[in-house]
Amino acid sequence: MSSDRRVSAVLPLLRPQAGRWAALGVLTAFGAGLTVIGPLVVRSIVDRAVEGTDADTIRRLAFVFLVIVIAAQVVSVLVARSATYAAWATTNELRMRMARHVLGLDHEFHRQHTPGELIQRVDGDVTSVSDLLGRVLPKAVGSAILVAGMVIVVSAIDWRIGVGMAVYVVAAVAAVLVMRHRAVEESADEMGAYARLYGGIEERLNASEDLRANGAGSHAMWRFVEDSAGALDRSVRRESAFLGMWWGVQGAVVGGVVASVLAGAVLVSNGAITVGTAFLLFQYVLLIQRPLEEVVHELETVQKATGAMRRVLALMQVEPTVLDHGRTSPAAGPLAIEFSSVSFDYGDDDPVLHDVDLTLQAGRSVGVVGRTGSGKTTFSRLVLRLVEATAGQVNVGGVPIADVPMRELRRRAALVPQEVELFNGTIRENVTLFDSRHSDAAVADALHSVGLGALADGGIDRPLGGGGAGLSAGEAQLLAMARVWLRDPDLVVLDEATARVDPVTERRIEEAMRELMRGRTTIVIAHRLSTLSEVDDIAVFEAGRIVEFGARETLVADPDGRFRRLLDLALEPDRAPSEGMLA
Ligand SMILES: Nc1ncnc2c1ncn2[C@@H]1O[C@H](COP(=O)(O)OP(=O)(O)OP(=O)(O)O)[C@@H](O)[C@H]1O
Repeated sequence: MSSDRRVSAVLPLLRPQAGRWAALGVLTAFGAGLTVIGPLVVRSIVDRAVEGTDADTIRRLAFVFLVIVIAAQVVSVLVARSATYAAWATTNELRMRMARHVLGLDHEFHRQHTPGELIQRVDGDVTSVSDLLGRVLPKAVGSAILVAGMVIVVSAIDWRIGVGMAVYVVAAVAAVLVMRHRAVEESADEMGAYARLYGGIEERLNASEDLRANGAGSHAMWRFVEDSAGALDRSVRRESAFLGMWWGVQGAVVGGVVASVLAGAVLVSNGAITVGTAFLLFQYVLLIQRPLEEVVHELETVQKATGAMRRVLALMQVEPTVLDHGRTSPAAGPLAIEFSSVSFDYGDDDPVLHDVDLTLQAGRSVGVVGRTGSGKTTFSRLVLRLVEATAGQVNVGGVPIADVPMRELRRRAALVPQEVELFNGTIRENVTLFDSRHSDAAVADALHSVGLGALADGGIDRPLGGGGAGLSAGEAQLLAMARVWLRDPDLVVLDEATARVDPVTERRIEEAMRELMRGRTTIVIAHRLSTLSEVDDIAVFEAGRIVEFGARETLVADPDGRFRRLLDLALEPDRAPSEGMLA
C-alpha cells in the first residue's frame, strides 16, 4: 500500500462527521481569504502615501486593515477549536470500532499481542490520527488556499511575478517532500521501537511476581535496557532527519526573501510595479514561510499518523477465525455436548487434538483428566468456541456450535478459569462483572452458595482491594464460581479448580462445585482425582486423544482401565507424584 493511499484511507473516517468538516472547510477558507486580503490593504496604504493622498483615507484604510487582522485571528481560534472537536468526535468513533474489533479477535491473536501493544494501537495510534485531523488537516487546507490566493492576486498584478511565485512555492515544497523520505522511515522505526518498549514493560509488570520469584529480574531488566537503547537510537535518527529538513526550509525562506527584495527593487526602479506592490510581494514571501515551516513541523505528525494509520488498517484487516453468523438457538435447559472426529492445531500444523469423539448428555458432568499438555484446556476452549475446530464437528445442545449466536453461547456457557482475574473494585463489581442489574440479594446469595458468605456479610459494596489483594487463589476461584452462579448458565467449564489450594479450601471448592453442577452440564478439568468424586462421566486424555471415556462408576470398577490405574496411583503415597496427582 503506497503512503498516499494510506493517507487517503483517512478520508472515509470523516464521513460520519461530514457536516462538521464541511463547516470547518468554509471557516478555514474564510480565514485564508482574510490573510490574503490584509497585505493588499497595506499595498493600497503604501501607494496612497507615496501619491500623497489625504490622511483621512489612509486612516480609514489602516482601520480596515486592523479589522481584517483581528477577524483573521478570531477565525483562526474558531478553526482550531472546531477542528479539535471534529477530530475527537471522528477518532472516538474509530477508537470504539477498533476496541470492538480487537475484543472480537481470536484467543490466539490475544496470546500473540500484549495488552500494552493493543492499547498503543487503539489509543496511541488513534491519537496520532486525531492530531492529523484536528491540527494538520485544517492547517494544510488553510495553507493551500492561502498560497493559491496569493499566487492568483500576484498573477492579476503581473502574470510573470505570479509564475515566479508559483515556481518558488512548488520548488520549496518539492525539496522538503524529497527530504521527507528518510524522515518517514525513521519515524515509522521509532514508533515500532516504542511499541516494543511499552509492550515489554507492560508484560514484565504483569509478570513481576513470577520474574522476581524465579530470579529472572535481571534478565528482564536487561531486555528492558536493550529495548530502551533501541528506542533512543531510533529517536536520535528521526530527530536528525527532521533537523535536515528544517535547515532546508530555512534556506528556502531566506532565499525567497532576498529574491523578493532584489526583484522588488529592480522592478520598482524600472517602473514595472509600484512601491506598494513591492511591499506586497515581500509580505507574501514572509507569509509563505509559515506554511513551509509547518510542512516540516507537521510532517512529523503526518508521518506518525501515516504509520499509525497503516497499523490501524492492518489491525482492522485481521479477521477473526471464530465468526458470529449463527442464527439457531439450542432448546432451553442444560446443553448437551457432542464432539465428532474433532481435530485441532494452533496454526502450526502440529495437531493438539486428534479425532476426538465424545458425547456428554445434557445435565451430566464429565471429569477431564490427563497429563500436562494432553489437550484438556484446548478441549474446553473448543466447547466455549474460543477456538474453532480444524476438522470435525462440535455440537452444543444438538446445534452445530458455529450456528449458535455468540451472544447466546456466552450467555448460556460459563468458565471458571485457572487464573481468575480480579478487578480493582467492590465485591459486588467483582461478582457482577460491573453489571448493575443484579440485586443485592442475588449477589449475596451467589457468594453464600459458593461458601463466601463471610465476604457477603461484611457488605458487598466494600472494595475488594487493589488487584484482589486479600483473597487467596482458592478464594478467588470461589469468587469466580459466584460469578457463574449469578449468571445461572446451562453449561459450566471448571478449569483446574483445585490447583494450588490447601485441603480446607479444596473442600470448600468441591462443595461449591457440587452446588454449581446441579441442573447444568458441567466439564471439570482437574489434576486431583478427589475433585472428581461428584462427576458422572470421566474422559481420560492422552497426547490429544480421548483414550478412555465412560460413566465414572464403570471406570472405577474396571481394574484394567486407565482411570482406575490413575486412582490406584493416587492412593499409593509412595508412587504418587508430589505435586498434584496427575500433573
Ligand atoms: N495458544 C496456544 N498456542 C500454541 N500451542 C498451544 C497453545 N495452548 C496450548 N498449546 C499446546 O497445546 C498442547 C495442549 O495444551 P493444553 O493446554 O490444551 O493441555 P492441558 O492438558 O490443558 O495442559 P495443562 O494440564 O498443563 O493445562 C500443549 O502442547 C501446548 O503446548
